[in-house]
Amino acid sequence: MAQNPAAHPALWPAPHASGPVDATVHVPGSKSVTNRALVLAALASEPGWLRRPLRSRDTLLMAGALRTMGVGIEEGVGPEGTGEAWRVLPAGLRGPATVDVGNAGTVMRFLPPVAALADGPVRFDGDPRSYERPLHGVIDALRALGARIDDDGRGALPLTVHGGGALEGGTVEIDASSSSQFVSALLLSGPRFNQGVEVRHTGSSLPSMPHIRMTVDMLRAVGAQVDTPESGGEPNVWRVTPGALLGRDLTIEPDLSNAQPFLAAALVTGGKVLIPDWPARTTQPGDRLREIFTEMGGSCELTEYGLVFTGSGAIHGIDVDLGEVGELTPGIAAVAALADSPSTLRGVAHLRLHETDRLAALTKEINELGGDVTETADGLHIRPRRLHGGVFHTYEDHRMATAGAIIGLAVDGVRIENVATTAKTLPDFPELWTGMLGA
Ligand SMILES: O=C(O)C1=C[C@@H](OP(=O)(O)O)[C@@H](O)[C@H](O)C1
Ligand SMILES: C=C(OP(=O)(O)O)C(=O)O
Repeated sequence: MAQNPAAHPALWPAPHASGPVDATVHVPGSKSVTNRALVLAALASEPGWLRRPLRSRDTLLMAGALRTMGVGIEEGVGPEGTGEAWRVLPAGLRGPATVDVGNAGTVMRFLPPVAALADGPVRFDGDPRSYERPLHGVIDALRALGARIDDDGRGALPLTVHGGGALEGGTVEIDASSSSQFVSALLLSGPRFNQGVEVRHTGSSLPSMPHIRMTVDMLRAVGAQVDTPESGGEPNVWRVTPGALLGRDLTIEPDLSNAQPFLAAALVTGGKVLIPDWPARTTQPGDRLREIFTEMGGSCELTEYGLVFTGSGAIHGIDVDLGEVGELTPGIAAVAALADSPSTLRGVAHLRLHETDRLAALTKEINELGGDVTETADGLHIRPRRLHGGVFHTYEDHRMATAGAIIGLAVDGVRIENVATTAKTLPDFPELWTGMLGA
């Protein structure tokens, strides 16, 4: 939660909605899908295409890191013009290289296993917050699978992976209760390990299961053989067979978690928002918003044009376990603070180690606007109260910024500190938001 207020003097006046919104919002590509697609394309045995990739801080860091290890990622021309696509040209992975992970969980967790396959040392460093985010599951597992890693013994960044050009792989036990990304990281590179990989999760809980399903689905789509608990395997065990990966031509789905603030705008203002290209079937956790925001007072329809979400004018509180969809918590908390009854958000203790301590940050910032939020052991209890304007701090967390913008729709005088932090996954957020309100 540490921050230097002087570092971000700019305050963005969050626009107040003068009436119900009625807008179509084209949401850019999914961060989670783009960064998995980049890794899988880089590990493939032939070139591939990513169409409509997300271009944000997290995905540009991923692309930059793969390039420094020798992968070709070129701007391609697609049906919508230059810059619409990335052409990925896999190459022999090599060091020495230095990877800046920023504060991207996907980069800091998915790439050390890739670096273990490189020929030469790969140094990983990032934002100060990246030093605090859990990485022990990846580091310990890679060592057990045969990698040599130098770190300072805390199980965190910064570190150097001394890639040996190949990794033996095999069976490994990890505790992924602090991040599902440990499991995804090992599975994504698993087909390229000599023996593949068998990941056995031993912890008491496992967050963000849809993100693990996304990893498995995307691996299978490029030809990997993956056994999972759902396909008849043991609970909490995933197995990836060694083998070559295909180069694919993949169009990236819109980021449904980044659609959240726009759906919330329809809910909060009693308006209507259309999100084009909402997938009919997806592993993205944001798809759960259809159910969650319906319970909170809206209604939705998946049409041939996309998802149409309509607010009723009423906003209800909710009692919900968000363990599977933790990244939706800040936006749900913001809506809950404006509801007509209390809410309890459960199952998200691991959010304390996300971009910031999200439970502490949401509690502090909503309460400073006059709210009544308390932290529980694994979530938040939110009793709606009449809120007033003020500064909403973001702690370099993109989802804090969008949560503050949601509150600003209904509360006059909310000013967001460092709205530019939305660049982590949605650089166009301020323009999309004002465009939605002006439409
Ligand atoms: O694999 C992914 O793309 C993600 C997994 C989740 O991480 P945790 O399991 O660490 O919460 C999620 O919160 C994050 O935004 C993206
Ligand atoms: C937790 C998140 O990101 P990361 O990929 O950095 O873990 C998030 O986007 O909400």
